[in-house]
Amino acid sequence: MTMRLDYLSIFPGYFDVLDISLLGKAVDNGLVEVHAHDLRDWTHDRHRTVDDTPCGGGAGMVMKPDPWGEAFDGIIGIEPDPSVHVIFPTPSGIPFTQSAAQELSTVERVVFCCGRYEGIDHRVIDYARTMWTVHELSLGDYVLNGGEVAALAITEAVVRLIPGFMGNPESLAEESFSPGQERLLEYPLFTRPVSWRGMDVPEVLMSGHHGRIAEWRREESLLLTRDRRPDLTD
Ligand SMILES: N#Cc1c(-c2ccc3ccn(Cc4ccc(CN5CCCCC5)cc4)c3c2)n[nH]c1N
Repeated sequence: MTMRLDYLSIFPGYFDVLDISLLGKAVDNGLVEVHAHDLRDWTHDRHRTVDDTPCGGGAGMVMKPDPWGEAFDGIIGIEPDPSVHVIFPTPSGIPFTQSAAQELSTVERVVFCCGRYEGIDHRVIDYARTMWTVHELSLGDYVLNGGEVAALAITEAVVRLIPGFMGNPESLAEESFSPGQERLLEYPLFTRPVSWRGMDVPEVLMSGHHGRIAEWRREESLLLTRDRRPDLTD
């Protein structure tokens, strides 16, 4: 299966980065195909206007619905198709989680709608919901200037789960937040040299005793999780 990823944005250049690293390899291997689109290509005025003042007043500008609607018609089509998943990154979205990434990794087509300014006219989202499967997602409780960075983060979390993408799929199963895994933070990692600037790799990791190593790693994960993410231990 090839996953098709479309990105709608006034800064399509953000997505040039998808041509490099592992994601570039996934494109070369035909696992994913990436299409970035400039929303301004669906404007008709000299200034290629995509925003206007908010109805009801308030700070900043709101993205006009017209360019989005015409872009949807051109990129996705005018017939409803629930198999198309349209993602609106937004500060008011549902927190994006590993389980959401897992679900999205099985989808054949994802369209990211990257807003800017104060956001997108809500009718765009309402329209999309009549046509496709819509996800309003947030990366976390901090404020970005637009949806592009969130789209990139969601893309990486999803694509790495596509079967055949990662060299050793076993490593995926071990990761914290993976399905079936206890919700624990990962233990500290070490590699050679054994001694570095007066600091040594913990002896147990050099013992070759797999049972003790597993026990040490679990204990370290429990301590770290209790300290940094007590919410995961509920
Ligand atoms: N994913 C994700 C995000 C985003 C994100 C995603 C998409 C867009 C599109 C535009 N912006 C900028 C922006 C910033 C602040 C506000 C807040 N409101 C402003 C108006 C009055 C009420 C409050 C809105 C829009 C975006 C931010 N931020 N943080 C995440 N985890």
